[in-house]
Amino acid sequence: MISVDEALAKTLALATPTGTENVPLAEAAGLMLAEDIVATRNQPPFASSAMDGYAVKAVEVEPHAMFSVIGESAAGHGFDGKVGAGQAVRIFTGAPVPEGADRVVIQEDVTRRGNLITLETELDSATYIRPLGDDFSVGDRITAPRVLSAGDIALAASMNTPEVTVAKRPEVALIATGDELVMPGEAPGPDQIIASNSFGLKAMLESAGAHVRMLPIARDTRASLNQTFDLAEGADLIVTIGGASVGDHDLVGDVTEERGMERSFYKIAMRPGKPLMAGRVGNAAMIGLPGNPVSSMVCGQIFILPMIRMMLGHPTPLTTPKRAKTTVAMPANGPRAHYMRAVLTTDDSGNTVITPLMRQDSGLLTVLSEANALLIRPAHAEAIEAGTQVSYLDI
Ligand SMILES: Nc1nc2c(c(=O)[nH]1)N[C@H]1C(S)=C(S)[C@@H](COP(=O)(O)OP(=O)(O)OC[C@H]3O[C@@H](n4cnc5c(N)ncnc54)[C@H](O)[C@@H]3O)O[C@H]1N2
Ligand code: MOO
Repeated sequence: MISVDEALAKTLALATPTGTENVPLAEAAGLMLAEDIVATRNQPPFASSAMDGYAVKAVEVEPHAMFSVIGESAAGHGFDGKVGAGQAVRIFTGAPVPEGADRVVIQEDVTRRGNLITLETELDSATYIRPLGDDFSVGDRITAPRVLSAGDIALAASMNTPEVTVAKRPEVALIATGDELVMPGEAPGPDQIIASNSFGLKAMLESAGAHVRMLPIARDTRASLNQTFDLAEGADLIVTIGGASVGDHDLVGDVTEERGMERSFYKIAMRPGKPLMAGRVGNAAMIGLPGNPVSSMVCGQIFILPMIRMMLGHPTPLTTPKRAKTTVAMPANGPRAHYMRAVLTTDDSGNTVITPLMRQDSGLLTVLSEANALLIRPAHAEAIEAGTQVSYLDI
């Protein structure tokens, strides 16, 4: 058995970047930007009005000053002339400020009669003009790598970018194994249960940017496992679920070996997740997850998510654990690091505190669903009192 840290280093070493592709901007949200986006224009491309009002010369603005209105500047239709002394141009938000004007007086501060305006007694001092290039200028960049947020997409559009270069989404083939499994919605036999792990893992890995193919459930025979493996052709990462342990029907290790898997490791000092397996089969990385539902989800969180981030070129694929005080005393830990389902709350002083859930059996998805964190008890950790700082990961 190797430690969690050794296993993390080995799984990351199996993850190779997936390369890049161009995608339409409208489909790029959540993807990893691989090349900087460079502005080819200024925004705004002209000094523009921030308010609806009248564009005038700033030096002429004083209470009760009068101006004659000589034209109009609207968004998309600027005023062609020049504002002279004693003159004003009716202007609207987003419209180009006409030559000669350097201040917009908002319409609330103006009385208009025909083409004559008079300023009110109380005037604020703002100019209400957004200078040319106020938001960005030619050559400004949205830098890679980054996961494109909704805000990034809006900015890229404003920079006139119809298409962006992103990391290709890693192709993950998920293989659930076991004679006992049927898909949700099917009628299970008396000895059967519903396959849940592939659904949880698909949700988890797709939220990190992978494209997940859920392959048909492989039965506990070499032939069925081989057939399903054939369908994984072209995947960057093959993930098997179950059949990883030592029972007579746990065939994943044997079959992958027969298929030429270069094994990186098998078995880790972690609870849940002991029978984790990793290696490479052909061009694909391969992770063999334990079948227990919580074990497969926790191993997905700890090992596969960082691999996906690595494949996408994420600068920091590993998540740094956070720290919080535990609300309960905890006994000494054994030789396997324990990733405990836990709940984060806030204490009376407003600090985040963490409470491990009572039941930690790796078959209990209700407990996983209730948890919002994994409390990490290192291998051989000593007993601790309530109020001791512990490490945790958000889930
Ligand atoms: N003698 C030993 N027995 C076991 C050991 C051991 O060291 N010695 N390790 C235990 C640990 S720890 C784990 S974890 C499990 C892992 O076993 P497998 O990876 O072989 O998983 P299975 O036996 O196939 O399944 C375990 C459990 O999970 C259910 N399962 C499997 N796949 C799914 C799925 N896709 N969706 C929902 N549930 C699934 C399966 O029905 C079993 O109940 O081994 C221990 N045994
Ligand atoms: O490692 Mo198993 O994953 O403890 O249930």
